[in-house]
Amino acid sequence: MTLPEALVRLADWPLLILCDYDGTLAPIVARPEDARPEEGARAALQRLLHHPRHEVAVITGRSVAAAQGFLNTSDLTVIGLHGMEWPGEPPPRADREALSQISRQLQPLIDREGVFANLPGLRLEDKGWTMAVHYRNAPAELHAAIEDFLTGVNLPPGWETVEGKKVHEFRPGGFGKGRAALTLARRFPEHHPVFLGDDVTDEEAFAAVLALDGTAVKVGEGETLAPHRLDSPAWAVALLEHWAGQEA
Ligand SMILES: O=P(O)(O)OC[C@H]1O[C@H](O[C@H]2O[C@H](CO)[C@@H](O)[C@H](O)[C@H]2O)[C@H](O)[C@@H](O)[C@@H]1O
Repeated sequence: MTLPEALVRLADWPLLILCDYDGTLAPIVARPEDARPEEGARAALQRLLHHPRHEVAVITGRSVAAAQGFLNTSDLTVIGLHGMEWPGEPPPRADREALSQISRQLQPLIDREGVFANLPGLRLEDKGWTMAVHYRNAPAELHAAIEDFLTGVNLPPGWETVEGKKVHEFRPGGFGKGRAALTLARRFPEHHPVFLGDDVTDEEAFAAVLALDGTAVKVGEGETLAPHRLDSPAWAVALLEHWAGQEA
């Protein structure tokens, strides 16, 4: 592919560039701890950080510490846990009781009971405030049963679930990448907001920037609201490099 001309031309505007991490700045891999940034991603972000016209931030479902463990760019704004975790602000109080209530219901998966007997490859990621269940490495013929089971979990009051790429996440309501994108856009009203993302959880951020006449870019395959598409994280990095390379 080549970079779409409409995205290339945006380089002349002051941009607020908002990027998801997994699947956008890093290729999707089997194990979450192996999700290294795409080659050139860190350098492009660093150049954008010092760009005279553009602003850049990462909005991710990971915790800030987990994302920064890969990006290792301390002056980069990273919003973690789908908008729950902001730099310089204490995160909201973790509702451990709600998380325990969810964990208890996940026992048949963990204990491999019934249809889940001998279930390898399932993984619980307790992020302190939210809980993700990864099933990418479970047998493909069980994915539908796992999804059905997870959809049937009774949510504590005010909680919601979000589904991503072979992951089902439980989180308190009232957050989300769309709200996070809007909050950042309000801080930079003169900048044109752009969101780059690859997953279902990014769709609300696409909607948020489109409502502000901004630009939404889907990375990879799948249905989307986004009017623009790039094939892979390598192309997302190529676009960031292009924007970073423009002089003011
Ligand atoms: O909002 P993101 O930055 O895209 O984070 C979303 C979730 O990403 C991670 O899981 C996904 O990527 C893994 C590594 O490629 C992959 O193994 C997994 O199947 C994907 O769902 C991360 O582990 C989650 O905590 C994030 O919420």
